[in-house]
Amino acid sequence: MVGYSAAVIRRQQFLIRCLGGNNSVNKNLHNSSLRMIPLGSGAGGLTLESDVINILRSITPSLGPARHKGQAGKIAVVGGCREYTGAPYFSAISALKIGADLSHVFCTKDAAPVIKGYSPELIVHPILEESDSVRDEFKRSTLAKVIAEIDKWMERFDCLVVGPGLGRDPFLLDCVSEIMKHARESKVPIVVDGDGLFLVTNCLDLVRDYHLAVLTPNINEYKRLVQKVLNCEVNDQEGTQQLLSLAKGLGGVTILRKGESDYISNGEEVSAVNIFGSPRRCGGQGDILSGSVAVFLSWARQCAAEGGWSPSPTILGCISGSAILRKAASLAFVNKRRSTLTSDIIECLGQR
Ligand SMILES: NC(=O)C1=CN([C@@H]2O[C@H](COP(=O)(O)OP(=O)(O)OC[C@H]3O[C@@H](n4cnc5c(N)ncnc54)[C@H](OP(=O)(O)O)[C@@H]3O)[C@@H](O)[C@H]2O)[C@@H](O)CC1
Ligand SMILES: Nc1ncnc2c1ncn2[C@@H]1O[C@H](COP(=O)(O)OP(=O)(O)OP(=O)(O)O)[C@@H](O)[C@H]1O
Ligand SMILES: [Mg+2]
Repeated sequence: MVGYSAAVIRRQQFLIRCLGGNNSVNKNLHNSSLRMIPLGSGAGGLTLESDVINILRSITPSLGPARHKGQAGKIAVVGGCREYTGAPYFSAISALKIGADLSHVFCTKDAAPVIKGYSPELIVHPILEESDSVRDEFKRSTLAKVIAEIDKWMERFDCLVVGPGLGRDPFLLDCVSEIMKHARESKVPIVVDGDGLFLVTNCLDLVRDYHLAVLTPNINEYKRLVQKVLNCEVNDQEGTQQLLSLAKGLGGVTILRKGESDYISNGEEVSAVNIFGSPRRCGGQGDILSGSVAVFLSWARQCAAEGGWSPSPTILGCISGSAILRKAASLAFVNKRRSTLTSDIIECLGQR
């Protein structure tokens, strides 16, 4: 027990150093895979170099005979409709591959058999309905049924991923809004991606002031968020400051802006992960990222709970998720070059 506590303390001291909790500021930017950009400075200002892989290792729980199923994380993906079955599968299977114990998918009835067919590892709940499959007079009772179904599970989840392959059907999005409200009430972290961001951009209160929310916008999704929240256009010259303002404008929500480098902010600081990834831009890499962030965020929260210390688990989750995806993408590209697909990248998750 004493040895265990010492290990936890060592891990936390390491994380404090990585996240700039001491005064050692390293100005050497060359070869850095992670840059912490302090508040008030531009992207070229004072920076603290750190080793993202060590951060990742620090929050990853050990494997051992004393641990039981579920302790390494139970993740739920809310997504999957008639058009998109790949995205929720990529997100949910990535969570398992990273090391979560259980991965659920809550999707529409017609998407469920397809997603189950991709993998027997996933627990698939066909509970969502699109507008044209529910008559108006049954919408209220259907919504109540959907919420009752997911509420049976909600408190057991360590993190929800909302949006991969969700689609934009109005009734379905109404149901998902309610799911998000219930997740907030239960203090379950929420990673919002894809069409979940379409929903949130049109109803910012779903995430506003929720410190356990992470938004993972791609270039289009980021543009829409900036327009809605800051009432202006994306300005890459002021990229760091704009990201800070966006996260602050949403009350401290964590935002992971995806691109050539991934930029992460909770309104207080900005981190950039620029480990070399892959030049292949096949669809689905953002879905891997959402599932990965969910797992690392859960582990970072666990790590904080064990030591009673919390240096933004959402930021740690984003840094780790981004790093592992980019590393896997680069490994997959070495073998598959231009024919690299998202499933090839998933095969490389966790490899060195
Ligand atoms: N294998 C799979 O199953 C994969 C599925 N994926 C899933 O796809 C979904 C969309 O994600 P994405 O990345 O294509 O969104 P993005 O870049 O904003 O859009 C590009 C352009 O398309 C348009 N548009 C999109 N959706 C629309 C809609 N429902 N209805 C109408 N317009 C729509 C959009 O137009 P705009 O919104 O700008 O008007 C923009 O011009 C999301 O659920 C994601 O998870 C991906 O993860 C990849 C792998
Ligand atoms: N130009 C780039 N160079 C290197 N890596 C990139 C580049 N653009 C994106 N990425 C990486 O790919 C990941 C997914 O980003 P992308 O912008 O493709 O998301 P997305 O459009 O949501 O993907 P999806 O197709 O799953 O919806 C990011 O985390 C980032 O690390
Ligand atoms: Mg996406």
